[in-house]
Amino acid sequence: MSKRFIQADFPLYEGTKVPHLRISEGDTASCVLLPGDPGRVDLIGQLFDEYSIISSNREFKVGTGAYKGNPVSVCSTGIGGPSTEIAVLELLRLKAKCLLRIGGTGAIQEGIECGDMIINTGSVRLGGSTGHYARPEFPAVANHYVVQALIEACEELGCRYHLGIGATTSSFYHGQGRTVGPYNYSSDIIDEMKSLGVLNLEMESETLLTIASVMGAYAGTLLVVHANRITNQWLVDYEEAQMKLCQVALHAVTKLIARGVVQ
Ligand SMILES: O=P(O)(O)O[C@H]1O[C@H](CO)[C@@H](O)[C@H]1O
Ligand SMILES: O=c1cc[nH]c(=O)[nH]1
Repeated sequence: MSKRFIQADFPLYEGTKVPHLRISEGDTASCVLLPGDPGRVDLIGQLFDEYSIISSNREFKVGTGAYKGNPVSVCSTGIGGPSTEIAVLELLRLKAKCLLRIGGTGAIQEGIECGDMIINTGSVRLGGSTGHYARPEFPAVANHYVVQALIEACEELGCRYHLGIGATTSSFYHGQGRTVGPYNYSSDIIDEMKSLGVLNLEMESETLLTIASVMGAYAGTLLVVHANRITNQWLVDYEEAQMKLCQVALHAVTKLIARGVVQ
């Protein structure tokens, strides 16, 4: 049996394809939307003028096309820090300049309703994956141009939105204070974060914001509220909310391109 090898530090398939996303430089736009769920990569395509899925490998699905004449790509990250690190690093390797997470989240303040939008200006780094990139005191902060474009996009499209700090965890159940059994190891996470004024819990923003920041790229996070953990409500009919999320994100991207922040 023959054994073939390529270099292991950053292996490239067929000479040019990054190993997990399986795409090459030039396949994607410089602005990429990042949902966790691969299903959202298909869903958002309805809003584009032209759109095609160009790869699908593990949790990573990539679509690319044009929205109102602007080149935009979409790449799912999967759930959590480790797979998000892979997607972000491979996109940056392909010369992406602006990465915008479009995801779902659980709100932890009473006044935030399911279906509302949240723009996180920064994330509490509870997830763990970015400890490989920066010491714990390093802040995970969104780029201010991206935050401004998201605010304007929410206002122009008439969406209720909340602006502030979120927290990223590496666990959906116990790490977000859900009851999983007879013991409660970390059940005070909601009270602790709520008392600090943190708006919401989710699982990827910390990774995106920290890595983009240290690598010199622009990043931001737009989330739609899937659940409110204080009122104990989980939105079942979620597709309409996700479509709104995608519309707002694409509207923000057109602003960033028109302003020359990204091409
Ligand atoms: O809606 P997405 O982007 O998948 O994000 C949220 O949903 C997942 C948990 O259900 C986690 O990935 C969380 O961050
Ligand atoms: O409660 C929630 C809802 C969506 N995503 C999360 O990570 N948590």
